Order: sequence, then structure tokens, then C-alpha cells
Amino acid sequence: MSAITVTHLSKSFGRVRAVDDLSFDVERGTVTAFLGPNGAGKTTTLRMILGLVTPTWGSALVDGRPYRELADPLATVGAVLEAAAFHPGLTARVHLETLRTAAGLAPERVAHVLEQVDLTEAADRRVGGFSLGMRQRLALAGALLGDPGTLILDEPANGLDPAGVHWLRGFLRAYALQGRTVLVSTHVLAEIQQIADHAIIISEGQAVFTGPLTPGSDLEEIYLEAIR
Ligand SMILES: Nc1ncnc2c1ncn2[C@@H]1O[C@H](COP(=O)(O)OP(=O)(O)OP(=O)(O)O)[C@@H](O)[C@H]1O
Repeated sequence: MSAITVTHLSKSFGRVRAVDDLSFDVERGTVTAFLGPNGAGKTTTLRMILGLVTPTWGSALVDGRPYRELADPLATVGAVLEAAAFHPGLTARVHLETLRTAAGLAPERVAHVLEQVDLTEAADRRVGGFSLGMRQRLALAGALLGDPGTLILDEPANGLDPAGVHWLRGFLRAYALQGRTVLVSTHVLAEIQQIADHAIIISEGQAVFTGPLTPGSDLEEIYLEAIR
């Protein structure tokens, strides 16, 4: 079974067809790049996969089920969709502890995810003093709390400095090497090309390319050709 299965997925907002009869699979153990021009329907698709937006038609399944029917959603899929808002007065550890308690997860998860995103040393500092990159990593830590098999990230490299982007690349590659799945929406083709083994390109709500990437693939060329 694929990690994510999208079938004839469609969403209209009034007269705007944000997503239009979109079908694709995301295979387990891959980093899959989810690409397309501004307004192509990427965020709307990710929100439907996560049960945050109701499709007008079609279905989006994670591990074979709609998000709302997952027995253990936090262990199935974690997501960072937009720059999360944090209470500036809380420390990173307290922020994660609050999420962990609300979700009923094991106490040791907080220290574990702090370590995973390299924030252990900053864990007891207030988030108000965090750099953008640290905030991004804290949001990622929140998504990792449930130890999910699939990670969905919308523009995770936004605002990261070169060292942050390098770190994120290594993290996502290692995540997929554990047999887990990463679906990542981005506009930074040169970065994602280094780690993605599959690409899904959409334009005006429809798939214009789905397929594997090989080390010799020129993602920019594939993208520009696909969206023409
Ligand atoms: N809640 C909403 N109400 C009305 N229209 C919406 C809503 N959400 C998205 N849209 C419209 O749906 C279309 C797809 O938007 P979406 O945000 O999914 O695109 P995107 O590919 O993520 O774009 P970007 O790369 O700019 O983030 C756009 O025309 C957008 O204006």
C-alpha cells in the first residue's frame, strides 16, 4: 500500500477550481517533491490529505484511510504546513510538553524530538528569542512527536539560511532511509533535487508530471517542460 493515495481529488472554492481531478501515489520510503507554480493547488491538496479541507470530490488516503478515520493519526502522519505561531514566552521544551500532554504521548518523546531537530541545547530558552530557522525546527519537532511514518512539509526551507537548508536536507534524507515517507512542497528545485527520488508536479490543480527522479534528472528542465 502506498503511504498516500490521492484519487480524483477535487476542490472548488466558489468558482475557483483549486484542485481538479488530481490523482497520484506517494510511495513509502521516498522523499517526494510536490511542485507547481503559485496557486497551483499544492497547499489545498496537502490540507485535504490531512483532513483540514473537505474535498468537493475524490479522496485522499494516508496508509489506506482518510485522515479522520486513522486509528492513530499522530503515529501515521506529521505535518508542518505554515510557519507555526508559538507563544513567545514559552520555552521550546514547555511548548512541546504542552503538545505532548494534549496528545497523550509518552513523556520521553519531548527530549527525543528535541534531539532529532538539534534543539536540545536551546530547549530551555524562550521561543520569542529564537531565529526563524530555530522556529522551523521547533515546528518540525512538533510534527515528529507522534513518531509518524509519513511527514508532510509545506515550504520547509522558507527563511532558512544555507546551514539550515543543509541540515534539513540531511534530516529528510535520513528520515526516508529509515523506510519512512516524506512529501515536501517547495519552490526551491535545486535543493529538493538533491534529495527527492520522486516528483509530482501540478499546474492549475492538475497533475502535469509524476515520476521518479534519477541522479541524472534535471528537475528544473522537467518542471519547466511540465508546466508549459
Ligand atoms: N480558503 C480558500 N478560499 C478561496 N480560495 C482559496 C482558498 N484556499 C485556496 N484558494 C485558491 O485556490 C487556489 C490554489 O491555492 P493553493 O494555496 O492551494 O496553491 P499553492 O500551490 O499552495 O500556491 P503557493 O505556491 O503560492 O503556496 C488559488 O487560486 C487560491 O487563491
